[in-house]
Amino acid sequence: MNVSTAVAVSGLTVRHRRTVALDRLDLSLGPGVHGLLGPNGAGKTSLIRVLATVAAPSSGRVELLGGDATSHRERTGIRRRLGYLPQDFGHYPAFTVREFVAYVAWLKEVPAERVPAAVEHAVARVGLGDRIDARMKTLSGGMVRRAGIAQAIVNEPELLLLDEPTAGLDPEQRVDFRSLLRELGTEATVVVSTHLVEDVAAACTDVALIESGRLAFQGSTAELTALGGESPDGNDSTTHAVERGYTAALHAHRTPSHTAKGALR
Ligand SMILES: Nc1ncnc2c1ncn2[C@@H]1O[C@H](COP(=O)(O)OP(=O)(O)OP(=O)(O)O)[C@@H](O)[C@H]1O
Repeated sequence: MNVSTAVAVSGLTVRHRRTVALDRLDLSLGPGVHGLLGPNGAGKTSLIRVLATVAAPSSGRVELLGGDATSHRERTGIRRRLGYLPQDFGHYPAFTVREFVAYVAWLKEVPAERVPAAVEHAVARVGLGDRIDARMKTLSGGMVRRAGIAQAIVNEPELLLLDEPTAGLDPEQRVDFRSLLRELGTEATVVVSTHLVEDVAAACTDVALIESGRLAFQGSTAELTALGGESPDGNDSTTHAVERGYTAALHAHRTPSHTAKGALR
């Protein structure tokens, strides 16, 4: 595996009882911001949970940051270098934002002397500096999500996994968050599951599109956009262009005989 390949999965299968959520998936991801897209139930959360090492694959290989994530011994070291924002994350409502983020820093084994500054830096990066000593239970839903993003980046992870991070953020916060994502993507491999095409258009360098547990497209955001072709109605905003590319890639995946060359690499 190339040293800059943070994620290398092959033949990854995840079953939930009788449902096959991921079906022999092969995927490699290096530095940058990767938008993980797909229809409801495609398998995005199942994939992120395996990459976050909180769910075990039914079968297949999962290499993260050069280590074997299925090996108990190697998993501990991998977890220190990961950041993860689950779709729904638990927290103690009586904790302040500072205590919540510091608690995760401790779990991630950030050296004790570095924790206070790391917590303040992470909280400032998500724009919650003025609420750092507020209790979690007094925050709005969007602020709780931002605290969740702060805990995911407090250890300066080399692999950052964000499941629907922009859900519940107001438009101004979304814009700020996308700029933070672009910044994080220059230092780390960032995987963002989202339903918002604007997130992809504004912040993602690459896209992995999943459907029915299989990879339907992987490439740069520009390559996905190119699949959509010209706008039929002259509406050429970036968001619309990415939406057309998304639809074209799904269509090509559903009708393999029409698969555009290069749609799946
Ligand atoms: N705990 C579970 N028990 C049974 N089936 C599950 C479970 N979790 C997920 N599934 C099923 O696995 C498939 C993939 O689900 P997953 O949550 O990974 O998709 P997703 O792409 O994240 O969907 P969404 O966009 O709706 O969040 C779906 O068919 C879902 O119903």
